[in-house]
Amino acid sequence: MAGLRSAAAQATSLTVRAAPAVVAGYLLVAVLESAAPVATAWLTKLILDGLTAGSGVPLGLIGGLAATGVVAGLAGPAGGYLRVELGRRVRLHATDVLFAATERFTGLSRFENPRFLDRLRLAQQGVDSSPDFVTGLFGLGRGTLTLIGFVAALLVLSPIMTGIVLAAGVPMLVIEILLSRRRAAVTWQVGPTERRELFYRTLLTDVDAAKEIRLFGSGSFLRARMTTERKTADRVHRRMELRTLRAEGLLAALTAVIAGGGLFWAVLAAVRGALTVGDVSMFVAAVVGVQGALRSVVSELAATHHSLLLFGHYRAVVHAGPDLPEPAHSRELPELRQGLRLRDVWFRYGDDHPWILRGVDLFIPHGSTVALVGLNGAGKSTLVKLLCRFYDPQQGSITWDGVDLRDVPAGRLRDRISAVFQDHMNYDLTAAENIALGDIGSLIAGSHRGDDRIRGAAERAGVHDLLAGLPRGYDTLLTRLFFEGLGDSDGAETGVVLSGGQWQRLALARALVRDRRDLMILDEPSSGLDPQAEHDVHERVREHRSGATSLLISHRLNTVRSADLIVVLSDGRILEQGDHDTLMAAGGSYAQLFTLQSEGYRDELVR
Ligand SMILES: Nc1ncnc2c1ncn2[C@@H]1O[C@H](COP(=O)(O)OP(=O)(O)OP(=O)(O)O)[C@@H](O)[C@H]1O
Repeated sequence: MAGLRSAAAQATSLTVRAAPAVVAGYLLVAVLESAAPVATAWLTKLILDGLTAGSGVPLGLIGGLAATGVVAGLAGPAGGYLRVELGRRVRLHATDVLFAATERFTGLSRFENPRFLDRLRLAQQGVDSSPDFVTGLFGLGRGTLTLIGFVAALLVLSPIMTGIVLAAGVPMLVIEILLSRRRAAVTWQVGPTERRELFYRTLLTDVDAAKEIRLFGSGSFLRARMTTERKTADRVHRRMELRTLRAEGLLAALTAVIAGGGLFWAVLAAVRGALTVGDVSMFVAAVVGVQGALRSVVSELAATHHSLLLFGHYRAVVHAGPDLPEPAHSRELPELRQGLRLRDVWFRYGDDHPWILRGVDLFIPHGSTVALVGLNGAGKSTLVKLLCRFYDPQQGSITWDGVDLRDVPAGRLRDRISAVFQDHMNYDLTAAENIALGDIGSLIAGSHRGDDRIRGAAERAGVHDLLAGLPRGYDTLLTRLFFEGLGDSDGAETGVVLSGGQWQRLALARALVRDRRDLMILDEPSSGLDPQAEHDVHERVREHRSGATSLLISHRLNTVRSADLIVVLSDGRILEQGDHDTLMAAGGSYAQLFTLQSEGYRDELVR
């Protein structure tokens, strides 16, 4: 209950902060809308009584009735508009807050946790429902005002009937709250199913997946999976809706019996002369009004309760603590002078996962190029992720000139690193933006766009000539998913698609635009390049990084032979290390691999 109360307080303050003027306007309209039906019923009674008593009807009453009709007629559409506008503004604000919160998760583990991903999806639904909470509150207020008006009228005519009608509201309230609780549980229960359905749905329209799906003819299999997930979710929703239908049907029958009984009593009383015609009209309006207002109050309460339960997921994400422990006393990170040291580093992705790194001891000296080699799954990319502090090791430590990475805020560490990841991103943006994203703080967000730096990075990555030759040069959109401006007939309207190797060079340019970072990580930066291009790119990067620290991962051993130190990782352990000549002389696993590759067996062995 305390949780619901604080969720209510937060949803209210979120809404009021997002759109104070719209909230005020909506409040005014809600008051007018709630007063109108009661005023109409009273004015009608007074007019009818005046007519039947033969005492005439004052013009003011007729004018009042007409004015009430006009107000009621206008309040509906105005309230509808304000409700939608409020939704728009609150959603915009809350979505921004939600995504800012997800950006604060500096590690990767939350995004690999299915429970968290379910919660994130419901949090987005919570964003959608946060304005519903406040408009629901207004609806509640409006319904309560109408209810009070009609209850007062009914009390004058029949206190017993008032008691009976109100008492019928109690089971209605209990049932609706139970149903809303159950609905929230169902939403959580079908979360994983609906997320899987979304996965298949996205896959079936994804351009990258389209090739394989068509070639392998796997579309109908994936479609069947999508349909099965949908049917499973629909079954759960259907059960819930049938349960709702049964409960609400029962409530409707109860309401009808009470209203019918009341009407019977009122007509008998009128025949006896105990009630006037105006009284009967007022009585009918009051019973219908009380029941309607009660139903609307109860269903607004239930809807508000449901949206608060959903909003709870939004709050859970927004207030989730850091995924990586934050240093109690964060330390500055000095410019790298000595080097990075891994001391007895053990790491696994979860308690129920196998160890991926098993007691790694390694020193990456400042100013050197260290190459990491090893078979698939040896743990090379995992080691890179630890150096970037996407995860912390379970045992051992990684230090930067003696400072433990756990004592440094992740953002501060990453400011000093640049990287090309093995699974780098290809952004559906322009060529310039694809490169500038590597140092967005000083490029696009800065006062100048840094064209020279972008071009310099592209030149070093060997992609400048290609980009300069595109229909709109660096401003060409590198996707065919969106239109470029208004488009014309020179073939540039939907952008350009690059090849795998070209994208890889662009990823390298993105890493290189982060000028002179202390550590450059290159995880398979040239696997898609042709041999000449690969050689040229490595030469240029070596020249540019000379005197700086680089960590290079590659399966093509000819690209690592000039590294100052070559480290062979096998099954999470360091097998051997040294420079190329030392390792060749030792005749160990590196020498065997190198010899095999130079003999032309590379493809079978490495990939
Ligand atoms: N996010 C993850 N969650 C769980 N296991 C993972 C995750 N990422 C990698 N692994 C596992 O860790 C092991 C090492 O993977 P890693 O990517 O570090 O190897 P690698 O040496 O870079 O291999 P490759 O040469 O194929 O790129 C693999 O067995 C992989 O299944």
